[in-house]
Amino acid sequence: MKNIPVAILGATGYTGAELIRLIEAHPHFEVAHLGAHSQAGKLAGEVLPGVSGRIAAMTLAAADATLPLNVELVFTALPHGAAAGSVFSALEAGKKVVDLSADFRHKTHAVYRAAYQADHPHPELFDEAVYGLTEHARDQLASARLVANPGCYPTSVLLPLIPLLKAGVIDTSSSIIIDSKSGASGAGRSAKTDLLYCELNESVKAYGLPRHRHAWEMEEWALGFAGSETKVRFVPHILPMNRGMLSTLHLSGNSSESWLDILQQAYGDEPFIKLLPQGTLPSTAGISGSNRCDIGISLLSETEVVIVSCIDNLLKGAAGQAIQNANLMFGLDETEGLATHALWP
Ligand SMILES: NC(=O)C1=CN([C@@H]2O[C@H](COP(=O)(O)OP(=O)(O)OC[C@H]3O[C@@H](n4cnc5c(N)ncnc54)[C@H](OP(=O)(O)O)[C@@H]3O)[C@@H](O)[C@H]2O)C=CC1
Ligand SMILES: CC(=O)N[C@@H](CCC(=O)OP(=O)(O)O)C(=O)O
Repeated sequence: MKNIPVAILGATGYTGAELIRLIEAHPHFEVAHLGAHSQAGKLAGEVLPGVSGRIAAMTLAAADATLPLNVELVFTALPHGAAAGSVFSALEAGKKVVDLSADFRHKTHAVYRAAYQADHPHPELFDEAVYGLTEHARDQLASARLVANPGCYPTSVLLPLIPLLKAGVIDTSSSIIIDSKSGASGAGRSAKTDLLYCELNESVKAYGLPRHRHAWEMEEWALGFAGSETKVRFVPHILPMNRGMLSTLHLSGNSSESWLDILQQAYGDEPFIKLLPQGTLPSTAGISGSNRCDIGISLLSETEVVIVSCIDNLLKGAAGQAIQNANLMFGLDETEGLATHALWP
C-alpha cells in the first residue's frame, strides 16, 4: 500500500525524472509534490514528455515553495550549491531528506571549499549527514534524517575499492589511477554547448583535469570507510551514450589471486552488486536500467590488477541508490521498487 508521501525537488532534471519513474512503481512511496526552477508553474507533462496521467497533470512548484504538510520525505535533485538551502528548509519542516547533490558529501568545510571553490551556507549539517554508499552505511541509514547520496563516479570507484583497502592488499604508497567514462546524462539536462549532439557524437573527451571535484570525495570516503589514506589520479571522460558509467582502476599490491575472494566475501550476498568471474569484464549495456554495480577483475601479474566497475549513473549512481537509501530510512526492504536486471539481455 502506498503510504509515504514524498516530494521531488528538481523533478524536471534527469535524476528527478528518474525518481518519478521509480517512485511511481514503488509499493510504499507516493509522489505528492514536484518542484522545479525555471520551469516552475508549468504542468509536469509540458516539460517531461516521458510522463503521463496523474503525474503529467501535476503543477511544478518552485523549488523553494513551502512543502505540503503530509510530505514525509524529500528528494533534492538540484544542482550542487542550490540544494543546501532546500535541504535546510525541508529538515526545519520536519521532513527526512535524501540529497542527490554534492552539498553534504564532505565532512569538513575545508574539503568542501577545496572541491567546490565556494563557501557552504549550512556547514553545521555536515556532522549529521550520512554518506549513503548503501552497502557500507546501513547501520547509520536506519536512523538518518539527512542522507548525502554519493556521487556517481565515487560510487563506481569506492564499491570495488573499499573491501580491498580494508583487507590491506592494495599498495597506497602512490596514487591509484582511475579512468572513468560517463554517458552524457551525467552532465544534467540543462543546455550547454559541450553537450550539443554535434559536439558529443562520434567523439570521446577527457575533462575535469587537473583535479575533478570527485577526487576529493573518493579520497575522503576511502579514508572514511576503510581507514586508508589513499590518493587518486582520476580522469573522467564523456561518451556519446545516454546513460551508463564505466570506471577502470589500475591497482598494484600483493596476493592478487586473493582479491576476487575478498570482494566475494564482502559482496557475495549483496542484491545490487554482481561480481563477474575472474577475467570477465562488465559493460554499460549490462547494467543499463538496473540498480546494480557490476565488477570485473583481471590479474595482470602477481602484483598488478585491473578492476572494471559499471553502474547506471542515473540509478546506482543517483536515483536508484537514493531509493535504496530511502527504503532503509523508512524501515523497508532496501530492494523495494528497484530493478536488479538490466534492460538488455
Ligand atoms: N545526472 C547524473 O548522472 C547525476 C547527478 N547527480 C546530482 O544530482 C543533482 C541533479 O542532477 P541532474 O538531474 O543531472 O540535473 P539537471 O540539470 O538534469 O536538473 C536540475 C534540476 O534542478 C533545477 N534547478 C536548476 N537550477 C536551479 C537552481 N538554481 N535552484 C533550484 N533548482 C534549480 C532544474 O529545474 P528547471 O528545469 O525548472 O530549471 C532541474 O529540475 C545534481 O546535484 C547532480 O550533480 C548525482 C549523481 C549522478
Ligand atoms: C558527464 C558529467 O559531466 N558528469 C558530471 C558528474 C556527475 C554529477 O552529477 O556529479 P555529482 O555526482 O557530484 O552530483 C561532472 O563531471 O561534473
